[in-house]
Amino acid sequence: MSPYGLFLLLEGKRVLVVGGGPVAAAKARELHAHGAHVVVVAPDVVADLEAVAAELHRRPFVPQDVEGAYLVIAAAPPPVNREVRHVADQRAVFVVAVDDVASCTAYGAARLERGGLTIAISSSGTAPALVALLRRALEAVIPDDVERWREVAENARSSWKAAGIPIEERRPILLRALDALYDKTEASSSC
Ligand SMILES: C[C@@]1(CC(=O)O)c2cc3[nH]c(cc4nc(cc5[nH]c(cc(n2)[C@H]1CCC(=O)O)[C@@](C)(CC(=O)O)[C@@H]5CCC(=O)O)C(CC(=O)O)=C4CCC(=O)O)c(CCC(=O)O)c3CC(=O)O
Ligand SMILES: NC(=O)C1=CN([C@@H]2O[C@H](COP(=O)(O)OP(=O)(O)OC[C@H]3O[C@@H](n4cnc5c(N)ncnc54)[C@H](O)[C@@H]3O)[C@@H](O)[C@H]2O)C=CC1
Repeated sequence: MSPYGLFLLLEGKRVLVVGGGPVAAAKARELHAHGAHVVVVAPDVVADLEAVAAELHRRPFVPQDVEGAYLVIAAAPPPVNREVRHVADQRAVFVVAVDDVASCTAYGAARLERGGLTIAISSSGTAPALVALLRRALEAVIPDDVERWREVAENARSSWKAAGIPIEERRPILLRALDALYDKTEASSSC
């Protein structure tokens, strides 16, 4: 079954990271950068985790740690991850089990964020290295000024709503507005 793509708004949301090694740290950094309240539970933690953990518990995982978490990352040794997965399943919380694709109920995505847009890629755990390559390829083809595209589309949308433009008429109008962006740029740069 293919995964259902969603974009999580994590600001202020409790996310449990079990494990304190390099893999846990990489996930925790990303979660922190997206506003999550990151709770780390691990006997030993790498130094850079301290900066991103809102709570740091230097001890082994206990089932109660899952309480109140919206999402769990299991990044400890495999037997611990299995227990974490089991507890998360019991409490109906999504879990990214970094060492066991079959047991994930969510996958980390390769993300490209630019100009207020987010693009995310998954291979359902079959080919993370390919997913990373594709992300880099998209970085090369998505234009640096895509934020201007988004702004044009955002502004156009307000006028469509105000003017009651039917949804099916909006796309050609948007394409013309985006074209006009470059007409203006070219006209002004040739002056
Ligand atoms: C299931 C999943 C769970 C999760 O971690 O979320 C998972 C699992 C595993 N990854 C492994 C290895 C690697 N992972 C990467 C890279 C990324 N892995 C990510 C996600 C995911 N990895 C989820 C599925 C995503 C999907 O495919 O849909 C990305 C997209 C996002 C992120 O990490 O946040 C990030 C790219 C970010 C970017 O560049 O944009 C590279 C390549 C590299 O680093 O260049 C390698 C080495 C090459 C290789 O092994 O292929 C191993 C083997 C460990 C071992 O053998 O010891 C396992 C476990 C297993 O396969 O059993
Ligand atoms: N998804 C991915 O991209 C990748 C996943 N992995 C997998 O990720 C996992 C973690 O990798 P590393 O960070 O390199 O591991 P590591 O061995 O450096 O760290 C393990 C961490 O787990 C903690 N830990 C041990 N027992 C615990 C317990 N009972 N409760 C809570 N924490 C406990 C340790 O204190 C330590 O912080 C491994 O299973 C590895 O196979 C590895 C490479 C890539």
